[in-house]
Amino acid sequence: MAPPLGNKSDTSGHESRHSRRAVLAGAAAFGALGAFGAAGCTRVADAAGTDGGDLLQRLRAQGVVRLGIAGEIPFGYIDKDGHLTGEAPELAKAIFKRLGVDRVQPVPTEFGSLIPGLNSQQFDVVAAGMYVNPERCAQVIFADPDYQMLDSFVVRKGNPKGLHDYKDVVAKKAKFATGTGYAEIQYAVEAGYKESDILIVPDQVAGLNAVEAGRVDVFAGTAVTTRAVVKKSAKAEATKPFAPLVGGKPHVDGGAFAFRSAETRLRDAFNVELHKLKRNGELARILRPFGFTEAEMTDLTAKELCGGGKSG
Ligand SMILES: CC1=N[C@H](C(=O)O)[C@@H](O)CN1
Repeated sequence: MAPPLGNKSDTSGHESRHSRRAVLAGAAAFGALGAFGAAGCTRVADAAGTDGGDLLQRLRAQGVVRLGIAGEIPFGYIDKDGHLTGEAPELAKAIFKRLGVDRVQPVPTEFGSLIPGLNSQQFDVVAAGMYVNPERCAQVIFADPDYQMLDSFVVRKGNPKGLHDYKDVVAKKAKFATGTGYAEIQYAVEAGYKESDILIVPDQVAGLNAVEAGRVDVFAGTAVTTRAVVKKSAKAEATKPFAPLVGGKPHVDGGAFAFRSAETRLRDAFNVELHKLKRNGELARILRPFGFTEAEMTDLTAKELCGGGKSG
């Protein structure tokens, strides 16, 4: 898989030690990046930040849907030739075409800025493989998951500290990093890691850099993200995938497209097409080139993963 533009991420000045601050900072930082995506927009929504329920009609008329992506291989990224690709954009292309919207336009931002960017109209949908969880379901609505996933760590070659899950990270007092806005922040905190001690980096490449340079012992991400990012590293490896504990129980995540809370009609129309692609095997065919296997195909629903939150 080709590397994305910006693959040589320089972490200097972008790392932060506090996750929630980093998420808020991400929202503020979004402005500059968001301007890129908003450039092609012909109309913004009303003051309430909704589209009165006819967003799909508007997208059909425009012929283009703006996708929020986070430069994360293999989920959603710009390849070395400048083309948008990844499991979520490729799936978006297939589904939106079936919905009568022929083109997709990427709006790159940091992962932690995806929900703020969606809710401030910088793009129409989050196409970044975002995990569905109750905290996020209180802010956006999700389609049903298009894949399921375990976590894994980027560690130095040979895994010198013997880090295989979040419990090990706490027990061995390892220096821990993950990405801005990542679900992995909460998994480490649930295992007993102090939130203010987490090194928050902009993305997986910055995480790899931090491990290689010895600033941290471990960077946590999805199993496919860590596997992809270590491919070009002589100094780091990815650990065996594992299920993080949520509420004390091993948890399998499901990743999905996110929509603004008012856009239930668009989300529902998207779900109808998604389920057709699941049934006819097309979904597996679209995701396979990005490293997704039968083991990542899923029947999980947004409703069950939203738990106590709104599922839309
Ligand atoms: C695709 C993805 N999922 C996780 C999340 O949703 O928080 C993070 O690991 C960031 N990337």
